[in-house]
Amino acid sequence: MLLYFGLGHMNTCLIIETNEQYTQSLIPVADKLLGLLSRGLGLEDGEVKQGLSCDDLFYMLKINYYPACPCPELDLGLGPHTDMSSITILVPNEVQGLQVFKDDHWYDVAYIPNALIVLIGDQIEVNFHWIKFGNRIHGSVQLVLLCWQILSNGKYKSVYHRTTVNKEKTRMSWPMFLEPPPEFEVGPIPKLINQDNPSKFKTKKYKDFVDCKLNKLPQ
Ligand SMILES: O=C(O)CCC(=O)C(=O)O
Ligand SMILES: [Fe+2]
Repeated sequence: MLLYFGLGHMNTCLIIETNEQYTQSLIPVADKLLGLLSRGLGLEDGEVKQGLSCDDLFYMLKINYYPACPCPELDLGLGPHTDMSSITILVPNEVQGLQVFKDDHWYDVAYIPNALIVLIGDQIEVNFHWIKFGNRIHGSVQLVLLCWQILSNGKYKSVYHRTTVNKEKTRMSWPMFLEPPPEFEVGPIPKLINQDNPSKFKTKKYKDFVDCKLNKLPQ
């Protein structure tokens, strides 16, 4: 399901058509990545996707617009945060701005045309992949931020990230957030739980997870 919000005065029909094509292109990419992430947990390819509601995932596109800022050292585009989505697939423009936090440092995520950047929380140092996708998706696509703590029972960690602003140039980014439906129960994948690795997270509806996060309540 593809959701639209905040389109304002833009050419809605064209945006909807383009985004639908874009979403269709992302589905096989997301499937492939979810499969690889599943394997990383020692599971079958489809098991992570199953834990995220299989084919009912919501695709939510957001367009970020960061105008040039005369004092970039005094401001941020987006403050430090983790995304609530299961995965976020992000297309930036060529203006530098996305940063991820690791070992007390903010690192720039470089823009590479026609590349996917896959960042996976606590394995970031060893799993920093630059994947060329040739003509499959045009432009640069970055896959960032996996809110995997719950599903993987803490093995994968969400990436803490922020965006900076540029003195001369406008920056834009088009993140697509892949989220389970609100009523879907998300919890650690049962196969990952055993006596040595007890469940670290409660299983709860995705909408309740969002509610706790937005209201800064314990999960
Ligand atoms: O603009 C970016 O590169 C990142 C945007 C982002 O983190 C978000 O919209 O949640
Ligand atoms: Fe984000």
